Amino acid sequence: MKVVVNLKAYPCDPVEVATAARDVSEASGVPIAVAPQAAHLERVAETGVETWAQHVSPVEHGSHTGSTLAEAAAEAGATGTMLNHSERRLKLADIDAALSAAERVGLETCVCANNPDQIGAVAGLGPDAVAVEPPELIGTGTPVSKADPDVVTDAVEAAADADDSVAVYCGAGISTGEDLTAARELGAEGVLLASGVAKADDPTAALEDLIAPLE
Ligand SMILES: O=C(CO)COP(=O)(O)O
Repeated sequence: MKVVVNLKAYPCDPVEVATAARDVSEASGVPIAVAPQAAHLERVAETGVETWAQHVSPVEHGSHTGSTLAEAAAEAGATGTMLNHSERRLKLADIDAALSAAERVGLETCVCANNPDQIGAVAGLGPDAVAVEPPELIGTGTPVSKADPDVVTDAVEAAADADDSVAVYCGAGISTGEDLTAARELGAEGVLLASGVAKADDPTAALEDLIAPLE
């Protein structure tokens, strides 16, 4: 199981979370990536943790003020990127162009979507992974893997129908080892989470609890 920790724009110390994720990942062998704000990519990557952008723009070098250029994210140390997060949604054509931008510089890609139908559509674009995250469960602490298990199994099926080489992750409300185990049993190969780690008093303890069933 892969773990992606999305720091969103939470007021946590990105280097503290990154260091905790690096240490827990190294000790357990569980792959854990941290996705900070674009401005924090370099500091996070310097810890040695697997570093992902939260988004890259569907553009090339040029007159695109305010963009997060895939080249800049990669130069800062990112090796992967999320795209189309529910809080940073894109049109299908822009997801396609952002995937091309990420592929141009070799970033691993995970396209988020709200439901299984959208998962089928974005899996067809050929990302490395897709992640189903029902927006109504994000930030609630109620795990998608328990509250809405059909969303995960239907997403796994929709992705396999479109392209069975695309990995399926799930997210929203995931915080404990039990939530992660439930996700795995539904066919997910990874989880995306945010508040359970970014808002934790002790990010190391939160991550250790999350991945305990995998050890
Ligand atoms: O949006 C999410 C991860 O990208 C999930 O957020 P929470 O873990 O806070 O529910």
